[in-house]
Amino acid sequence: MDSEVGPLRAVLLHRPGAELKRLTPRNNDQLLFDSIPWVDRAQEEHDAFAETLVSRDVEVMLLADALVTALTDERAHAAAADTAVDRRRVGHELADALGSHLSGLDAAGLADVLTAGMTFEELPAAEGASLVRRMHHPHDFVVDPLPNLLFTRDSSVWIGNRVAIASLAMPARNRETALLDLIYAYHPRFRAAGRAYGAHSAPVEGGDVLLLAPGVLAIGVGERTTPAGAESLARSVFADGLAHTVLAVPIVQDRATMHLDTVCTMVDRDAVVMYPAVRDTLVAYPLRPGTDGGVAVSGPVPFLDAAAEAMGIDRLRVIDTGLDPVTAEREQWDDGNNTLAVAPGVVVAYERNVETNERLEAAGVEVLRMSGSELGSGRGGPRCMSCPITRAAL
Ligand SMILES: NC(=[NH2+])NCCC[C@H](N)C(=O)O
Repeated sequence: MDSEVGPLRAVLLHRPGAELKRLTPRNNDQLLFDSIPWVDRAQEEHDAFAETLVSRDVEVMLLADALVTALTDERAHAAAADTAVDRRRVGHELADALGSHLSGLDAAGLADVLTAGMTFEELPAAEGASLVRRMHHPHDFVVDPLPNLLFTRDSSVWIGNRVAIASLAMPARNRETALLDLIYAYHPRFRAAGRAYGAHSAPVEGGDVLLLAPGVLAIGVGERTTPAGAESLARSVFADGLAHTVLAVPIVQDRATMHLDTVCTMVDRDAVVMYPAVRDTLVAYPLRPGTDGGVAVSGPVPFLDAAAEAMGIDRLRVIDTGLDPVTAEREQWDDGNNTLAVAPGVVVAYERNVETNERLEAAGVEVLRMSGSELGSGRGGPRCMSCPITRAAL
């Protein structure tokens, strides 16, 4: 995998399920959803997304299936049960009982608990009657649900032939990486895959990582990825010879711009769709391999210039989100910039971003529209909802 736009061959998606049914008006903010999605419709939208990809010869791998396969390995099963027991939350009395309950589940049952979570009420009564259990509300979570698993882009990233496990910044998403870690370690398909990063390193989320061209990465630094995260991922890809330039790109620390891919994604070899409000102000700190495995930093310089130079092209074409500033702001919020390229000049985009999609088409980009009225309530578009595993070389 050395670009954002090479013909997509295989992708990891997560079909939303029971974990979305855990969202309530009381917990949705903390769980990073803006409203309460209608789950059946979200599934229909997601199925249509997957079908669009399949119709373009993309192999779709579903995270829940991959997790069950990984959990059939005893070591993965034991490790997974362990990651789900938070002693600080459930106390020592209940921790052992919960651990033994989870150990007794089959792979599919355990995968359900790991993704959809578990309430005190759902933990069989036979499993101990501790103070913690008696004082908690029956609907409180013993194991938290992971509704943001939907956004497979963020939890792991393929760079070259290696996979980087993200280090997620928000507590609501922290445990996602433990599941990805197990999938990559125990699923037979991935056993040989080398690692480029780990969940215990400084925060880096996949939505911030753009593979601008072979050997060139952009990493957004803002609400999620920290400066230390960008620097250590750069170190790691330099050490593995996966890149010669990494552009660290500061973005506003705000929910609307939580990741770099909320303001900019690649739609062709030399073109991006970009939020006009940041177009002229976005800068980059170019990073290059330094002496003794270090990272040399220069800049800041205008992002578009730095990107074109590193990519070895004259100019990066920019297609604006929306027409006027208000439409642009609305369509940016609704993930108009968050497109997924299935080939150079062919992208999947939310249908609701009418003006941005028209602009893309006017610029010669083929737009495969999908509905996302429910999926979008988690604030993520086609790019966020996909983790490309293989792309053909450009
Ligand atoms: N790559 C992205 N833009 N991902 C969007 C993630 C949305 C998710 N609700 C979160 O806040 O983490």
